Amino acid sequence: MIADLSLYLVTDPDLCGERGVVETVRQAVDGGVRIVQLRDKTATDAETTAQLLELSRVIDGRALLVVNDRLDAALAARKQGARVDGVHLGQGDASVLRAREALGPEALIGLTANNADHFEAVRALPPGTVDYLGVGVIRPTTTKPDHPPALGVEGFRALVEATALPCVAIGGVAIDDTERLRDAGAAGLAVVSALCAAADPTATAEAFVRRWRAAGTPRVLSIAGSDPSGGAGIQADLKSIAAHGGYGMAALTALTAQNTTGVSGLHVPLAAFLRQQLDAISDDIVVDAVKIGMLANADVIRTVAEWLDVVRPPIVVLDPVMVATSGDRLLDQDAEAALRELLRRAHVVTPNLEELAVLAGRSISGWADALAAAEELSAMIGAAVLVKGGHLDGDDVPDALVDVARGVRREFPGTRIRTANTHGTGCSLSSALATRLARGETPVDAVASTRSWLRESLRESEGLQVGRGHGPINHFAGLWARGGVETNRAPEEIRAEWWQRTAAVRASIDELPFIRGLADGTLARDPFLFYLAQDALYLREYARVLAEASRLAPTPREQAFWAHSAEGAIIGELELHASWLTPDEGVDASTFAASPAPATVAYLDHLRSVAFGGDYAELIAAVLPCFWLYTDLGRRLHAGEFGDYARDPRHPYATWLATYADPAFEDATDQAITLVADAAAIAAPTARDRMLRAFEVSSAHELAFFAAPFASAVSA
Ligand SMILES: Cc1ncc(COP(=O)(O)OP(=O)(O)O)c(N)n1
Ligand SMILES: Cc1ncsc1CCOP(=O)(O)O
Ligand SMILES: [Mg+2]
Repeated sequence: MIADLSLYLVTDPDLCGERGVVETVRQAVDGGVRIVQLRDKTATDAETTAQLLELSRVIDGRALLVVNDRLDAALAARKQGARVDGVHLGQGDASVLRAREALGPEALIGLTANNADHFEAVRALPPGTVDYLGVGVIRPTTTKPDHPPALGVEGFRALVEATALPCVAIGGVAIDDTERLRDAGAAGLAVVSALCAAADPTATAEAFVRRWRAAGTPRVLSIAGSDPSGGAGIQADLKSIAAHGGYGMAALTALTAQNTTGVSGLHVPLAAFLRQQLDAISDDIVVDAVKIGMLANADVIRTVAEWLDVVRPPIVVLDPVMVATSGDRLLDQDAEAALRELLRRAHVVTPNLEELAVLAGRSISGWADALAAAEELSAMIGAAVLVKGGHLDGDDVPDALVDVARGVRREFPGTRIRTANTHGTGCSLSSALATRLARGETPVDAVASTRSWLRESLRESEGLQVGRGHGPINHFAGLWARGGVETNRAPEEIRAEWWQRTAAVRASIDELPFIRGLADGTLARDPFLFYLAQDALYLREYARVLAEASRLAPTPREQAFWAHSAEGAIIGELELHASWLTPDEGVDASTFAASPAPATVAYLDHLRSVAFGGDYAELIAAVLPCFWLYTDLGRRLHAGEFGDYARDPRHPYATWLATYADPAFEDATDQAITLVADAAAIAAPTARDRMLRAFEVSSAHELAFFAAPFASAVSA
C-alpha cells in the first residue's frame, strides 16, 4: 500500500511540554495527521518500546506509526502487540536493507536524503527497500541543531525531481510553505515544532490539512455500480468528481443494465475481484477521498469494509443505497446488517428519507422527524448525516447536515426544481461532496457548494435530451457556461468586483436633478414628496421580500438578520408617514393614497419575481443594492461631497438627509454585503452569475427610482 504522507508529525518530548507526547499525538491525529514518527533521542530502547505501545493504542489505526532510528524497539513493540508500521532511518543509522529484512515487505521504511549523493545512493538500492525519503532541511531550525545546510523550496524541488519515490519536506516547515512545497513535488509536510509546540494541535493540524488539500487536485475513488446510460453509478460519480476539480477513479461493485426508464439486469462480480481492484488503486495511488454507492450484497460490503480498515482514507462519503424510489428494499437482511457496520467507517452518510427511516429505525412523516432521525443516526455511527429532503411532499425541499459529535446542525432551505431529470441525483451529490471535502472545504461549505452546483445541474438538465424517462442532470452545466473548472472565489474579491459593477449606476445617480436638488436644497417640494410617497410604498413591499429572505435563510444568524431588516423597513415606512407624509407637510390625502409609479412597480416586480424563485442566494443579491447604494449615497452626502447641507440651517431637507447617514444602517449594510459575498463565493458559477444579474438589475432599478420624481408626472 502506498502511504499517505500528507501531514507527518515527528514528535519531540521537550516541545510537547506538559501536554506530553501521547496527548499531543492524539490531538494531532484527531486533526488529520496521517503519519506519526516517535522521535526521542534520550529514551532507552525499553522506554521507546513502551511509548510505541501506548501510541499504537491512541492512534488506533487512524494514522501510520513509525519510529525514528530504533529498529529494535520497533520489533520489540510489535512482539508485544503494538501496530508499528515501520522506521525512519538517517544516513548514519541502521541499514535500510537490514530494516527491510527485519520488518518485512509490508513495513514502511523511510530514509533521510539531503543531497545529490544521498539520492544517487538510493538509486543503487534494490527496488522496494525504501518507501519514502525525508528531504531537508527546508530552512534552518533549532529543533535539530545538527541539521544539514538548508535547501529552500527550490533546492528541495531540484533534488526530488530526480526520484520516483515520495519525498516529504522536513525542517523549518511552516503552514505558509504548504502551497509552494506541494507545488515543488512534496508528498507531504513533516513537522515537529509546528504541531508539538502548538497550543491546539487539532486545530493546527486541521489548518495544515485544509491548506494541503486546497493546494492540490484530490484523487477521489468511487466504489459503486455501473450505469451504462451514464446518469447514475460510477459514470455519474466520475462526471461529478471532474466537475468539482477532482481526479476520479472507480472500482466496480456491480454492473447494471439500465437506462432512464429502469433497470433490466444486474451482474455482480466476485467480491474478491472488487478487492483486487481496490488494492490495485491503493498500492499505487494515495486516495484522498472515497465515495461509496451501490453495494450489491453482504460479501461486497464486507470486502469494502476490510479494505477501508487497511487504507483508512481520510474522507469517506457513503450513500447508503438500500431503498428504491418505489420503496422496495434493495439489500437482503444480511447485507443490511453489514451495511450498518460499514456506516461506522464513514465520515458522512447521505441517506434519502426512506433510507434514513430504515437506518434510524423510526418512521418519518415530515421534516421534523427527518431531523430527529438524522440526530439519532449521527449519534449512533459517530459520523455526519446529510439528510436530503427531496422525497418530501410539496415545494419546500430542505437538506440538513447533522453531526452530533462535532456539534453541527445546519439546515439548507430550498424549493423544488421542477424537472423529471432526477436520475442519479443521489450518486452525483455524494461524489461531488466527497470531492469538495477533499479540496479542503469545511463540511458546511462543501454541502453548500455541492447543493448550489446540484441545483444548477438540475435546472440545466433539459438541454441534454437523454432518454425517454428520468433523464440525467447536467453535471457540467457550470463548466460549459464558464468554459473552465469551477472554483470558489474570495468574498473580498466579489465585494470589490460587484461594487465596481455599480460604478456607472452610481455616477448616474449622482448626476440626477433629484439628488443634486436634494443636496443643495433647491429641490421643489412636489418631487420630494413624490419620492417619499413612493419610498413608503416601496418599503412596505421590500419588507415582505426581506421577510422571505429570512424564511429561506440557512442559518439562524442570517434568519435573524433579514427579519430584523424587514422590521427596519416597516419602521422606516411608518416613520415616513408620521414625519413627512402628513397634512402638516402639505401632503394631501391623494398623495397619501399614491399608487406606485412605473419605476416603483418595476423594481418591486423584479424583487418579487426573484423571491418567488425561492433561491436564497439570488434573493439576497437582489435586495442588496437598496442597502449598499443608499448607504453610500448617504455617507457621501453627509461628508459634504455634494455641498455642505448639514451646516446650513435654512436647508429644507437637512433633517431628511441626516437619516441617510444612520450608523446602524451602515452596520446593517456591511452585514448584508458580507452575507451576499459569502454566498456568492461558494456558489456554482451559473448561480453566481444569476446572483450578479439580480444585483445589477436591482441597481438599475435604484437609479430609475431616484430618477422617477422627474420622470413621472410630478408636476401634474
Ligand atoms: C521524515 C523525516 N525526515 C528526516 C528525518 C531526519 O532523520 P535523521 O537524518 O536520521 O535525523 P534524526 O531525526 O535522527 O535526528 C526524520 N527524522 N524524519
Ligand atoms: C527531525 C528533523 N530532521 C531534519 S530537520 C528535523 C527537525 C524539524 O523540526 P521543525 O519542524 O521544528 O523545524
Ligand atoms: Mg536518525
